[in-house]
Amino acid sequence: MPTSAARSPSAPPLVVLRGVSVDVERTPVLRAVDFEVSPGEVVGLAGSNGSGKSTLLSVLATLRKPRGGAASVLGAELGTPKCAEVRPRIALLGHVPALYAQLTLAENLRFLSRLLGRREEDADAALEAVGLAGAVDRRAEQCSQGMRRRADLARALLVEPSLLLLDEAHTGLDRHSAGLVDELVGRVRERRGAAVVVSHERDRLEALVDRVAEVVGGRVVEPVGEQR
Ligand SMILES: Nc1ncnc2c1ncn2[C@@H]1O[C@H](COP(=O)(O)OP(=O)(O)OP(=O)(O)O)[C@@H](O)[C@H]1O
Repeated sequence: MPTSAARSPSAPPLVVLRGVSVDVERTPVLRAVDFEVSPGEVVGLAGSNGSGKSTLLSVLATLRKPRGGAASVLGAELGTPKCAEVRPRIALLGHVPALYAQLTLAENLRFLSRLLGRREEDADAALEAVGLAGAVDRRAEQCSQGMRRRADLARALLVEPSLLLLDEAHTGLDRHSAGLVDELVGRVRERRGAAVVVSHERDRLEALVDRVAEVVGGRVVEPVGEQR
């Protein structure tokens, strides 16, 4: 795993979950979860299918309110209006790229650029950075799955998130594109943001992150010596 000077004792954590429990459609999925992520830290999440990794990412993205416990993300307590303020600083790359199918890649990214108060040129530059300069006028629905995933990466580049959440982001990408994911994580780390990366590829995960936590039986289990 990379040796990072990730944890600074003085910097408050960007993510703090204490005894958090989460139900999905009234079924308990996460229970008594304690989890912290510090500025500059990249944390891997492993765990078997259905263990609750994506659910945990949706909580960190402030999209799901816990049933119990205390949770704050980028200083916003979950379930409060402050979440709306921090959401633009969070990028979640899920299983399905967040693109409007009938808009071109350029239109998708330029739309986001406007929402973020950025220039159209920034959208174009992000698409170029992920190798999609030649496909900007193609509708998202006409792109291959890997191209859509790349465009999703461009979205994350544009957001410049303080908290990057990747759900199986390497899946279906060629080697060059997979390298772009790692580069994106590196940028977030350099800016003293944080990233949480879900992957079933343990070797890849360990090469990318500072520590790997495991979701087991609805709880987050950290390696001995890593718990706080
Ligand atoms: N809409 C839903 N309604 C009911 N249960 C759901 C729903 N979505 C997810 N679940 C349940 O929540 C649990 C956690 O799902 P989640 O997608 O978080 O797992 P995961 O660890 O990300 O799995 P995978 O590795 O397969 O992606 C699973 O048991 C799943 O069946």
